[in-house]
Amino acid sequence: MPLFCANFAIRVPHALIHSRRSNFIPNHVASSFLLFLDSKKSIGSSKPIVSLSKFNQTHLCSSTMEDQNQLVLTSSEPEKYSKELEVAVRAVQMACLLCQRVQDSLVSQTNGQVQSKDDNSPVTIAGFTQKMLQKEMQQLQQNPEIAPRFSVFGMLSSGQHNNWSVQATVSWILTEYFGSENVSIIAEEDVRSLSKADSSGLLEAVVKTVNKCLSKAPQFGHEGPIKDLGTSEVLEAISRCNSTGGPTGRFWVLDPVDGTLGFVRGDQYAIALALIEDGEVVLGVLGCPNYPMKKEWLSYQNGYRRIMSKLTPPTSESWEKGCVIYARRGSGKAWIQPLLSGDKKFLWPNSARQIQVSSIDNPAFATFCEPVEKANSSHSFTAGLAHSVGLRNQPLRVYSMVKYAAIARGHAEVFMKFARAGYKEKIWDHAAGVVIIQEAGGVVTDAGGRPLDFSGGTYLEGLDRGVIACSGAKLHEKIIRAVDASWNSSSL
Ligand SMILES: Nc1ncnc2c1ncn2[C@@H]1O[C@H](COP(=O)(O)O)[C@@H](OP(=O)(O)O)[C@H]1O
Ligand SMILES: [Mg+2]
Repeated sequence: MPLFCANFAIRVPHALIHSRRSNFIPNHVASSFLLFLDSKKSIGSSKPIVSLSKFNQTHLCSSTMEDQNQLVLTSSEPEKYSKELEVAVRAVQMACLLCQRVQDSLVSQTNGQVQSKDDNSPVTIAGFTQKMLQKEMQQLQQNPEIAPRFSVFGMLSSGQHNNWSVQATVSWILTEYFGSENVSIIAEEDVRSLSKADSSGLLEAVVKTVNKCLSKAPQFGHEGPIKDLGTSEVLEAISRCNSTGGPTGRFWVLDPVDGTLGFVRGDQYAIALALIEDGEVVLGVLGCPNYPMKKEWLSYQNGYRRIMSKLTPPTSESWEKGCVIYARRGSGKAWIQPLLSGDKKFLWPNSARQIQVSSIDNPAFATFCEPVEKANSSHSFTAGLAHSVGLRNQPLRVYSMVKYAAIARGHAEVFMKFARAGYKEKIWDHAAGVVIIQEAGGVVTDAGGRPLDFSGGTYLEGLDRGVIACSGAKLHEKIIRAVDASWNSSSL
């Protein structure tokens, strides 16, 4: 199902768009083409096909699945944000490819073990907690030259290098298509430490990774840069992500790698990109490169899941691990695409299928998911809630916004997060997931039953206790009531 191109006005032969190789046309090329049509007032017609006054409503886009190599010009009102969505999905697809490469090399290098610097004793990556990670990451960011306490420097700098590379790549693509004056991004990574002269090794690695990723752009329907980006261009792309968000205007929200701990452990992580306009999330895209082929595998240990996916060939109903899911506010639809593999070309909408939340509303059959790290959400509080509402299944503990993806796909029914008092949830950890679940038919609120507020800058201001996402209203109500009943006796 194409997301736009509902009414076709005229088909344009590919050859006419000779200035771009891709089937995905940035604004400035679309505009010159439309001007060309207008000036000719032609192709067999005495009237202009597209008037300048209609230009803003006019849309060049890739076509249906059967007709993907042609461009279609529509003169009807395009669906709002459809172009933004398509660009965002392509950018996230590319970012997934980048992350997969980095994670694969990380996993093969570390082989699940790292050495402690203190006494050379082995420390498993699985034993490396969120707290340790944050401390080491902070140190690495503040002074990349100081060797961290654990010889996980390679692992951490790979994680950090990957975050910056994704941020630069996505920022560059958005800017290329919408123009720097139209792109404002709020994102997790800060450019300051990377631009320090003494982190030049890391910076060089980031520049290399970004260029390697952008060299694949034509495969994804993008042109890519004419020549490799230099250091200053990469730093500029990262530093462009300096929006502070807020209640008005339009800005993108990017978490280049959500679930960094999952990423460095070779486990689940997500690339999350959303667009916010006047405080409301209008579209969301989640790249989940390790989302397993079968839903049962979500609960498997990572190493075992890797073996299983190598042994099990994909069927006509499934594809190999990994997916990108997305939704546009108000469409009532959410979609899933496989990741692009091998040398295939990305042809929008890349075999997208619609997804929906689960119809299970009996808690006895429902599954709830929560963060792996109990430092991020109280496992004991959610265990009490689960018991009181009658959720009998074991909790599904998964890193990152892959939990939002699991609800939207109907692979779990509830997601709960209750962080310690004083922790402020950041908008990039939720924005994309919230709109996707809502459009897939689910409900997401805080524990007071109010919608999450994305208009307050970096944080979800005014969040009442925690985040509750459910496949349906019945389960949601039950959980909200259970939170009220047990909150005062909790230690949160
Ligand atoms: N003490 C804490 N409490 C709650 N959330 C935290 C936290 N410390 C970090 N986080 C957030 O939890 C996210 C990971 O989510 P999860 O625990 O569901 O995997 C992190 O995203 P990043 O990994 O992008 O930094 C981070 O933003
Ligand atoms: Mg995050």
